[in-house]
Amino acid sequence: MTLRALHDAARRTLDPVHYDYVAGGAGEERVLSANEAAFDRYLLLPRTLRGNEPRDTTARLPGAGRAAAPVFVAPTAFHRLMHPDGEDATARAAAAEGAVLVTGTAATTAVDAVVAAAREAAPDPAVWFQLYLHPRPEVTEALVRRAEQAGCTALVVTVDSAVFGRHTRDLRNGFTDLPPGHAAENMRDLPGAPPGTLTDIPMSAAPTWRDFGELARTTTLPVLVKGILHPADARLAVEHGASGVIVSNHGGRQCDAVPAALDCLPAVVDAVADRTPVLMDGGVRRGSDIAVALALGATAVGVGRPVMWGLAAEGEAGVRAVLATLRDEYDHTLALCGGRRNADLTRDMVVRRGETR
Ligand SMILES: Cc1cc2nc3c(=O)[nH]c(=O)nc-3n(C[C@H](O)[C@H](O)[C@H](O)COP(=O)(O)O)c2cc1C
Ligand SMILES: CC(C)CC(=O)C(=O)O
Repeated sequence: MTLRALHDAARRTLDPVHYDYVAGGAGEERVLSANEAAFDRYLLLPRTLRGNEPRDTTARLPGAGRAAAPVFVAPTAFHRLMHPDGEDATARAAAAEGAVLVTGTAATTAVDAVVAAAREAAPDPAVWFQLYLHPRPEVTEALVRRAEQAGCTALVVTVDSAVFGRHTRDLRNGFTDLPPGHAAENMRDLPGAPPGTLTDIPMSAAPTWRDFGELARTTTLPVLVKGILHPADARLAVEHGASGVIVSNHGGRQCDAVPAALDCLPAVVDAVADRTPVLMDGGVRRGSDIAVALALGATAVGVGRPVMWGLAAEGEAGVRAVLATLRDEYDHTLALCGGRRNADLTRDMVVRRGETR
């Protein structure tokens, strides 16, 4: 199954309102389109006769040892809307494929159950926990403890969501509440946090880098920052103890007037200058997209929607198919570019469409 076929199957299977929730973006969906279009503007300029065996696509990521490929499952909310097996299926699939899974505050399965499911598929899976800085620090702290106790190996703080995104399709469809029986399970029993509606996951009351730094000090886990676009913020993240920076515009679901995530990557990589890994997500749909992002300096890329489509179409097997396809395509592209390791992809090996070196 190609990623495209899984997407088509998901569209046929899902309630159209739930399909729109995942497929859609903010505003006029300009950024949503731009994320994928950015990859079409870059082409690979292979090197040759460098030998291409044995190949090693593994990537060293914070709190993950070596991942099988430089690909992680980006945090996406409410997997049970896609398939009754929900995050359990995603977790088993990611662990079986050796990919980092980022689960999060908005999961419809509690984090301890997600980690337990991952452990059914692999002895030492890497599950990271994504959270927002909650207006009440005790809630943030309770979430962090919950993730630590569950066995998560890193935290991801999303910083692009000072307010909830205006998702045009959801507004049109009147999709504001989860269906009965579904809830953001990690918010259960937390002080002042009734789980339920899409919009009641409080994201902020103007948190600052100081709040981020305090969170990073209260845990021994590596803490990554997700949602960085400006190089100055990447530098601040490093200064405040971040163990990684994720360049992301939230899949075009927050501000609809920002650049494509890929276009923000090189300046962030330069600003960070090897002090911490730089990851990115948004618009990755094929193995050659991974190669382009790595050549521009990313250590790994996240995939959001493709995983949801695999889950909706085929449950655990569908998610495995997405991750295995991306890994195989990437490995093939790496070989065709004359590379044996991820680090063999360098910035001189990408050109803008219509240009050569
Ligand atoms: C349905 C959906 C739910 C999402 N939920 C979250 C979330 O809870 N936390 C978060 O940090 N990012 C969330 N994101 C953003 C993703 O982590 C990621 O940045 C984005 O999906 C990457 O783009 P892609 O879908 O083009 O791969 C969500 C994205 C989608 C599509
Ligand atoms: C419930 C939200 C926190 C999920 C989200 O980030 C999104 O839908 O983009």
